[in-house]
Amino acid sequence: MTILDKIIADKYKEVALKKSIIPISQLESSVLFNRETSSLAKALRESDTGIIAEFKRRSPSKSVINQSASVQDVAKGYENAGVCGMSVLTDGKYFGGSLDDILLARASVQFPILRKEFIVDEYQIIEAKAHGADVILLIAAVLTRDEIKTLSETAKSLNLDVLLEVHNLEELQKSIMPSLDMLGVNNRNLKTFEVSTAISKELSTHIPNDFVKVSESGISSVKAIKDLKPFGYQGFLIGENFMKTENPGESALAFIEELRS
Ligand SMILES: O=P(O)(O)OC[C@@H](O)[C@@H](O)c1c[nH]c2ccccc12
Repeated sequence: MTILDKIIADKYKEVALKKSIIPISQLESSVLFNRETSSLAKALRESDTGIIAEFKRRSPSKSVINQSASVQDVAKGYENAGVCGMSVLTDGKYFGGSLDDILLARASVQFPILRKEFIVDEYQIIEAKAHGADVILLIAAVLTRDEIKTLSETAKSLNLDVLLEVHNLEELQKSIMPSLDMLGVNNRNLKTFEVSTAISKELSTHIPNDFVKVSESGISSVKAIKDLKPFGYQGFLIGENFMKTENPGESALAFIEELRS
């Protein structure tokens, strides 16, 4: 059993439990559920940098990254740095996050917020919207084509953007459909934790141009971004490189200044 299998098995249990405690009707009646969302895909297309900065306290591959940073401070720091949007990990058991982190980020900033979660059920998409998210992540490695279709269509009907994540050609080919906005190539193999941006380069030519291309994980230098841009990437998801520092917002600002220079 890989770590990903364990996370997914736990996720099905967690969702079943949550469904029995908070009904969908309650989520749908929250104030944030009816707010107007903003598009990350659009922000990336219009940006000269394409940085999506992540809030991540810990991960199964790195254990503790940053236990002391406050999500509001980091969100404001990222906003001040000029990022296109923010990814917020909401898995508790493996990443130390929660839906409250999205609520707090939402109260602090205006830019698009991505709910970074292992989504296996449309309930989690409704939760995402009810807590102020604008974008959801779907991971091809853990979903069938039919599931990707149903979940992405649910998200689109709620005006949420969809980022579909792949790690190989097979996952990419099974996933292409019009209800996706962005295609993300995860440079980290979620089964082995190996990281290489070579996979983003390899898969880029197989991604149709109607999707915004995003390269995710293991990006720790401006050079890595400059190398990926010629392959058509317009979005770059960066977590640890900012979160491992004492002031993630300032680190993002310095990074973006270097990228623009
Ligand atoms: O911290 P990094 O290496 O910059 O990676 C960020 C992000 O891409 C990574 O956290 C991530 C990408 N896909 C995921 C799926 C689930 C959990 C986490 C992830």
